[in-house]
Amino acid sequence: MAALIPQSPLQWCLFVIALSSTYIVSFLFYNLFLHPLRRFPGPKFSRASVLPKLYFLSRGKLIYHIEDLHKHYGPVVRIAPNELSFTDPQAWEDIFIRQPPGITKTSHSHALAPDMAFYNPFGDLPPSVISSDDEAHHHLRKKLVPGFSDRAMKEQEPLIGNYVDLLIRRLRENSTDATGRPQSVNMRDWIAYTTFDIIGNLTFGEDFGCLEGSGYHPWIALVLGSFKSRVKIQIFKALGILAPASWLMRSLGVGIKARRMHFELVLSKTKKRIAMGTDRTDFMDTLIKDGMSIDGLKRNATLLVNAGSETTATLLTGAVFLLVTHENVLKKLVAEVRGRFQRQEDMTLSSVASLTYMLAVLDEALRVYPPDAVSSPRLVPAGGHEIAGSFVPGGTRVGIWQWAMNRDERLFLEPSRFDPDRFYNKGDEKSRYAGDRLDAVNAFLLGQRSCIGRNLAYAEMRLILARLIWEFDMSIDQSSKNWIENQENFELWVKPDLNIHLKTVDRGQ
Ligand code: HEM
Repeated sequence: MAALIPQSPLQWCLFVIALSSTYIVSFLFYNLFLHPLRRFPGPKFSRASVLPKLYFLSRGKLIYHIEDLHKHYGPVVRIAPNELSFTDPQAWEDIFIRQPPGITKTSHSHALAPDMAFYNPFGDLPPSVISSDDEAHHHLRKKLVPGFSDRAMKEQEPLIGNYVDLLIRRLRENSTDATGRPQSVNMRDWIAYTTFDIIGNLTFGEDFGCLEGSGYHPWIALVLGSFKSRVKIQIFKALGILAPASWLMRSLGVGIKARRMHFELVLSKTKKRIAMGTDRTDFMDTLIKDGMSIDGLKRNATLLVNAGSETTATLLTGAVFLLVTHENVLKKLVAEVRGRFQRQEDMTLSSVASLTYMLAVLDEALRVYPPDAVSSPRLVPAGGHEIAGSFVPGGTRVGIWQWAMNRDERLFLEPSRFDPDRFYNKGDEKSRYAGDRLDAVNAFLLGQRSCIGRNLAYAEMRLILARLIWEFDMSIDQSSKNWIENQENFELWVKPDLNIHLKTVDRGQ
């Protein structure tokens, strides 16, 4: 027996190597041949280990990889040992509507809910609405609803209109240089300045001064610049090395300055908002009335700004790109907008809602370039659940990757073609897109945890796009002609500059 015990350091090394190899081989063998998901299709490496998924995630290419997997394996794919992805539209209903009791959101580190618990040198914060458990979510969501009601939106209308006016003024000023020669403007930034200022005001009672100062507020630059590191955090978590990585970064003082700036700014803005009292129809009003702690307010305010600004800005930037690269679509939209309104003053949140072709443009842009292109995974409860005709065992992570669903050839004719007629001619049996499964597109998700800001997002997108089309003839600068191709996606898109030429429409006034 004693002979079996390693006697020297070399023997100990060999012993540890043999033990770990046996563990790894048994783990891979179990995942491939004994795991409850063994009958679901998928590539061998993904069925055996989570490493391929993490590799593509770390390179910003995971959404394209999952699209390829569905092309090859069909509407249900095992994308990791314990995870299934679906591109059957029925899965929306089964995962998000017809939920079995006990189904839960699995990840709190989703891009829309930056996981501030990681490496927070200034103390942990309570969860926000998006990351709270179901019970807390129900209560929080109810408190947020009044800030998103029709009545609130009516009261928010003049405020939103003022920011759109300022955007148009700034674009006019910047579309020519000091000598009056035309120059391109970076629409990615101008649109983001507008949406951050609007949501900043509706959250904190004051904007970030982006449009006023023609630049990003440092806090927004930090928020936008940190999403790649948030994905790295997820990778560390999945590899089980989050704690040591976090400890190392904290010991080395990495990121302390940026984090301190973030926390101090949120704290001072939240305090200012509280001091304004509770008769504003904004997002925070009922939370303050309800006596929420300052930490809860800080956490939810940060979420609201992130979730409400970047998403809308992404969709609008994508829509502008798609329009200027699809001449016929742009022409039809110009005809609709300029034909409907003679005076700019007549363009309001409610009047632009009647632009039906524009609505189809936005819906098609949401399909082709979804701001939240990834999945919002759920964990199947013990006892399992039937999803899109397959029985899925309890404990499985399930999700719908919007990018893969929206680009599936089984669901859409020429899925990568941008053509708003898909939505505009909805219900017309003679349309070439009559066979399209439009119910597969759910950019705002479905069910109890779907986007609370959907109506506000549509209202903002409609007003901003209608005003842009009414005011300017837009064309693409050659430097941006491949803007959408192979963009990296780290749960949020890494959007390059979008350089656009703007010519003010001459109305002879
Ligand atoms: C085109 C624009 C937008 C898109 C595509 C979008 C998409 C989404 C999606 C997919 C979710 C679910 C995320 C998840 O649970 O994993 C979500 C949640 C959420 N969104 Fe939006 N969103 C948009 C605009 C807005 C706006 C303008 C606001 C206003 C502040 C907003 C506030 C929220 C909030 C608070 C949640 C969490 C809801 C909850 O957990 O109950 N979103 N959004």
